[in-house]
This record gives sequence, C-alpha cells and structure tokens, in this order.
Amino acid sequence: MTRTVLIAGLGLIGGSLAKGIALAGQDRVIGYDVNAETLEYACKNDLIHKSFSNFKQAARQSDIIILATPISKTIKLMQELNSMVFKHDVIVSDVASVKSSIIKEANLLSNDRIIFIGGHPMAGSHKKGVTAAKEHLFENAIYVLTPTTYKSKTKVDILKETLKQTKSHFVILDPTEHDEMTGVISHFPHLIASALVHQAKSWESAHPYLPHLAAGGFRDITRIASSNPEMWQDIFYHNRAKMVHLLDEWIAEMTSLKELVERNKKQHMIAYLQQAKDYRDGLGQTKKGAIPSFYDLYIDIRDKPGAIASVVQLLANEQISIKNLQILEIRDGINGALRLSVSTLEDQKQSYHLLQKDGFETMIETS
Ligand SMILES: NC(=O)c1ccc[n+]([C@@H]2O[C@H](COP(=O)([O-])OP(=O)(O)OC[C@H]3O[C@@H](n4cnc5c(N)ncnc54)[C@H](O)[C@@H]3O)[C@@H](O)[C@H]2O)c1
Ligand SMILES: O=C(O)C(=O)C[C@]1(C(=O)O)C=C[C@@H](O)C=C1
Repeated sequence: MTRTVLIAGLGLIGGSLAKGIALAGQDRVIGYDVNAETLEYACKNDLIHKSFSNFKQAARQSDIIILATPISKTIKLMQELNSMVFKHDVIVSDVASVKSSIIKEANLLSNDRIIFIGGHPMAGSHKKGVTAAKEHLFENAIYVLTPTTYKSKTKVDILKETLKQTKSHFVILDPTEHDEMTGVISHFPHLIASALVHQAKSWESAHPYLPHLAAGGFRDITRIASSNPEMWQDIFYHNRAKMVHLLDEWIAEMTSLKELVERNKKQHMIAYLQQAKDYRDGLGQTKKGAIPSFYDLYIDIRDKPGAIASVVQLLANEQISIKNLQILEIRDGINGALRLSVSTLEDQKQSYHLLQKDGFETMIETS
C-alpha cells in the first residue's frame, strides 16, 4: 500500500531516510525543513517527491510523519502536531538519539489521531546536513523502536513496512533501557573523544610537532570528536542523568588505572588490556549491540594512482560487495593499509585468496 511519508528535517538522518524510502519506490515521500536551500537540494536530488515550507500543511497530507530534527526542535514539532485537526489517524515517529524525553512528551499528547512510536536508527556519521545524506546509511543497521502505549504497539508493523525500505533491522526497546545503553555505547564515547582531543591540543604548545605524530590510533579513536557540536550538546542535555553517572564511573575507572600504571602492576595491566581486547574483538563476531557484524581485511598498498581502484575492481569482478572501506595510513611513497569490510565470512575468505593471488599483501583479523 502506498502511503504519504513526511520527513521533517532533511539533514543527515532525515535526508538519508527520505532518499532510502523514495528510491525504494513504495511510498510517496514529502519533505519539510526550515532551511530553503535544504528543501531545494532535496527536490533536485530526488530525496523527496514534493517539498513544503509549511509544516502543518505537509502534516495534513501525511499517513506517517518522521521528525528528524534536533531533539529540542522535535519536541516543539510534536506540540504543533498535537494542536492540529487530522481527518484520519497519523503515525508519528522521530529519530532522536535520546528517547526518554521524547516519550515523556509523547505521553502528554492529547490528540487521539496521533499514534506516536519513538524511533532511533543506530547509524550516522560525524557529518551533518542534507548533502551528507546517503540512501544506504541504514543498511544493516539496528533501528530501535520504542512504542509505549497499547495503540502504538498495534501500529508498529505499519511503520516497519515503510522503514524496512532502508534495509535496517528492528529492535523494540524500553526508552529508559535505550538511553542507558546508548549512553554507554554512543553518547559517552563522544565525550571522551572530545576530551582526548582537548588533551592533545593542550600539549601542543609544549610540543608544536605533536599533531604530526597523530597517526592511525589517535585518528581512529577521535573521529567522532569532529561531529556536530550543537547536536551533541542537545544529546548530552537530554541524557544528562545517565551521562553524570557514567562520568562518575569513568573517574573511578581512571583512578584504578592510574594505580595500575603507577605501581607497575604488570599482570593486572595485561589482564585489563586482554579483557578489553576480547570484548572488543567479540563485538563484530556476535552481532552484539549496535556494531554491525562485518568481516575485515587489511591490504598493504603502494601510494600510487589506481592502487585502491584495482583492489575494488578485483572484488567487484567477483560480485563481492564492499560494506566499508578505510585508508588507515598513507604517507608519500610509503606503504599504506586499506581496511575493507565485507558482510560474510565466505566473502572475506574469497577476497583474501583473490587479493593474495593478485600480489596484494593481505591480512585477515582473527580474534
Ligand atoms: N548524526 C547522527 O549520527 C545521528 C544518528 C542517529 C540519530 N540522530 C538524530 O537525528 C536528529 C537529526 O540529526 P542530523 O545528524 O540529521 O542533524 P542535521 O543537522 O544534519 O539535520 C537537521 C536538519 O533539521 C533541520 N531543522 C532544524 N530545525 C528545524 C525545525 N524546527 N523544523 C524543521 N527542520 C528543522 C535543519 O535545517 C537540518 O536540515 C537528531 O535528533 C539526532 O539526535 C543523529
Ligand atoms: O558514526 C558516527 O559518527 C556516529 O556517531 C553515529 C552514532 C553512534 O554513536 O554510533 C551517533 C549518534 C546516534 O544517535 C547513532 C549513531
């Protein structure tokens, strides 16, 4: 059945949802944004079938409304919807990274026509805005839904029918449980990444050469410090109780680590690092949590034109789909490593043999 889906807020997340759903072709996608350039871009690039600069006018035409704005703005849009008169029931969802404050607001909605189902696609990036939107952003990602009332629980399948066009996988969670888990696995790491960058920056006056030594490790762990500051401030604010608790835990953890280092407790330290390695290595293997299960290959490549293209082409010839590709370190004339992720163990093995046969030094990570 074709439904009209309104995406309000056509940035990284809203734009990616719109693009994924519009390209799949089952539904009619309309878009609303406060930014006129964003609306124009979304129309020109076929993210939406029609644009609206008036929220209520767009909402009146919709069967499903997805609010993909910053959290505080999402709450305001929910209040606007509450004051509207709808001729039929409308499913309203959101994409906010924190669920409790959204569901608290949903529980205050008095409009009988609105069926609110909280949503949060567990994929994103440090980029923002409609130009960063990608139709495959949610492919294989976990999409959390938080229906909390009897009525919303009965309508989840309708929402899923539309959202499954993004190729994500659904999980139903309680909002508080969601906020605790995302606090640990998503929000808190952002805070630490920014703190690490601040620490490095503060050492730069003593060692002006320091940034040149920022190689793979520092770049890997701090990528997310390049994210959208306004969005993250909003997330920390809405999940502040959990963040404060996690900060207390972290301070205690750092204090005990300090003791391990100061007293050179060698076996304790090895055990601490081993346990962390085992848990981290296991995340990808067991499809646990929000980290999708990918199978990685590391390929040594020369810094010369076409080196990466020939690796990609080799796999494309055998119809092996690359899920992720990252250049780990390339400096002038020096070997660099390419990290490729494929989605099955079979693809990993086949890629390994193809690349080795073609003369590429390749390594598979085993835990
Ligand atoms: N970025 C991520 O990695 C990520 C991942 C999952 C969920 N989220 C959640 O998605 C939401 C949007 O994040 P994003 O990364 O897409 O941000 P973004 O900055 O890329 O996009 C936000 C969009 O909302 C528009 N907007 C702002 N106020 C508006 C209003 N009042 N009415 C209509 N449009 C408005 C902006 O013009 C912009 O196009 C946030 O609630 C965030 O918590 C983000
Ligand atoms: O990949 C990133 O850059 C992200 O930060 C994405 C990420 C995450 O922490 O994993 C960030 C916020 C979300 O609400 C969901 C996903």
